[in-house]
Amino acid sequence: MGEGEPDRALVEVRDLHVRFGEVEAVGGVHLTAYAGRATALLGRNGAGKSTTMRVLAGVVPPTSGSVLVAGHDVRRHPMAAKRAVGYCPDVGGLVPRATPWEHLQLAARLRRLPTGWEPRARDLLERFELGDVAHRVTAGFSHGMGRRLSVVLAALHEPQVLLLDEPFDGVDPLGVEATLEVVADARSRGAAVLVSTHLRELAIEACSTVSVLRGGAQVAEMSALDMAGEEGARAYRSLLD
Ligand SMILES: Nc1ncnc2c1ncn2[C@@H]1O[C@H](COP(=O)(O)OP(=O)(O)OP(=O)(O)O)[C@@H](O)[C@H]1O
Repeated sequence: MGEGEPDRALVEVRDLHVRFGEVEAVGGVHLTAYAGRATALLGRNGAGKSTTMRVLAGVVPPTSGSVLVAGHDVRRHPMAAKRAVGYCPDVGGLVPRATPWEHLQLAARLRRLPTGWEPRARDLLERFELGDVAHRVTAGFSHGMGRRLSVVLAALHEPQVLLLDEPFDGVDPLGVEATLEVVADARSRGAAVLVSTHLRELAIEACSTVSVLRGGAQVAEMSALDMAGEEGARAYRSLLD
C-alpha cells in the first residue's frame, strides 16, 4: 500500500466533543494513531470509547473538535474518510437474513473491490472458523460468531485505518487468536489500528500504545508495556477512579 512509513499519523483527533442532547458522551478527547501501530482504547462503561470510534467510522458526527482520518476531515470529506476505514461496531451491523458470504459480497460491492477479492474473503472466513457456516443466515449465530464475522468484514478491504470496537467480547480463544492475527497483519501492511476493549491483557498483547478514557475525556496515554503485570493493573485501576 505504500503507507507504511513509521510515525505517519493516520488518525488525528483534537479536542473532540460529542453531545447527544443533554448528554456529553465525549468531552475533550485527543488521540493520534500511527501507521503500523495499534492503539487500545480502555476505560469503564460509558467512558466514551464507542462514541469516539463511531465518529472515526463516520457513523456519528463530531459536535466540535477536529478529526482527521487518513488525512481527511470527517466533517468536510466524510466519504473519503469512510473509504479509509474498516469498522467493527460494538453491536449490530449484521443483517439477520443474510449469510456471511452475502455480507462479504455486499461489502465488496459497496467498497468497489476489484475482482479477485474472493480468495482473501474465503481465507478470512477459514481463519475465523466461519467457513462451514459461510452460507447460513446470521440470525442463528452466537454472539461470538457475530463478533468474528464483524472483524472479518472490517478487515476484508485491507483498510488504512482498522477500528475494532470490543472485538474480543464473548469470543473463544481461537477467535481471539485470529483477531490478534488480523491486527498484526494490518500493522505489518502499514495500517493504523484502534482497538476498544475492557480486557487489559488483550489490549497489551494486541497494541503498543494505550489510551485511557474517563468520563468522556482522555486521562492518560502510555506504552502498553506500562500497563502490564500487577503494577500495570494497579496503574490502570488508579486511572479509573
Ligand atoms: N445515542 C446516544 N444518545 C444518548 N447518549 C448516548 C448515546 N450514545 C452514547 N451515549 C452516552 O454517552 C456516554 C458514552 O457512551 P459510549 O458508548 O461511548 O461509552 P463506552 O466507553 O463505549 O462504554 P462501554 O464500555 O459500556 O461500551 C454514555 O453515558 C452513554 O450513555
